[in-house]
Amino acid sequence: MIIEIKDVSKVYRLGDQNVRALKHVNLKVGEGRFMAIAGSSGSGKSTLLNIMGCIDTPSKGKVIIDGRDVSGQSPDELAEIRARTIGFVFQTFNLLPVLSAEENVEYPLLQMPEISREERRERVHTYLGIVGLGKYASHRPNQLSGGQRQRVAIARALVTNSRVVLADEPTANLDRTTGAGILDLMQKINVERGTTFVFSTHDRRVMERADTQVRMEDGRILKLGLRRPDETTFKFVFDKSKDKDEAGPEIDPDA
Ligand SMILES: Nc1ncnc2c1ncn2[C@@H]1O[C@H](COP(=O)(O)OP(=O)(O)OP(=O)(O)O)[C@@H](O)[C@H]1O
Repeated sequence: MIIEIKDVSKVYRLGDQNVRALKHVNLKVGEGRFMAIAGSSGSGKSTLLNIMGCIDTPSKGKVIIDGRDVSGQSPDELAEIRARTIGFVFQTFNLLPVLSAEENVEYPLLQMPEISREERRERVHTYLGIVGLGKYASHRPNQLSGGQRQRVAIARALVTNSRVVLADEPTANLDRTTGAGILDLMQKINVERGTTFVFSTHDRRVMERADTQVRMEDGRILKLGLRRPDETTFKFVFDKSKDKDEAGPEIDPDA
């Protein structure tokens, strides 16, 4: 299991109000999954992804990354786990505007002193090639299209040899065809390299590309559907839409 979320709740304090963004969420993400998290605005998708990626911490419950309980780790230790295991892709690409495509991809490697300059160059070249941007290495983000920017972001997420990429609405700012191209690329990397992907989306067409669908509503997991590569429809192994109990059972897509 690359990520395990155990009975996680998250409460945000907003003025004098408590916002319960996640309520007793249980989820396991097996290595090699291509998982979509869907749900309406405010259902908790980004909060869940941020907690999975150790960008945010739960108010209650446990997060286990690659068998390691990350609760109570210091910010430095969390940064280390993130840097070596998890890559992020955001809806707004989040590239540094003054850096070229290759410098953006190289950036996370500069935090890893054990990686030589030679190896850095090699990896940047390899990953820009994988995302089909070898010829655009010296372009700055504002000289690239939205789809190309997202490809740079994907190369940056992978360059540290991340085992899991967490993508928060990666196609939301792209037109349909470009978004489909980004999904194709993520899927190809998933199949060929075994990288686990977890992405959130509002878009039904994007959801349909996953092998695991998680549907969220009001801070809870409502449904979990699975599909084998040879199947067209999802089999819902967990469906809480009829049962409104607070604490869901452990949801293990690989069980
Ligand atoms: N930093 C914060 N402070 C206060 N409330 C927050 C914070 N972040 C999220 N929330 C609240 O938590 C709930 C879940 O938000 P979240 O962003 O996870 O939803 P989402 O499903 O990703 O929504 P969207 O699809 O609009 O991005 C919402 O009610 C939101 O207003």
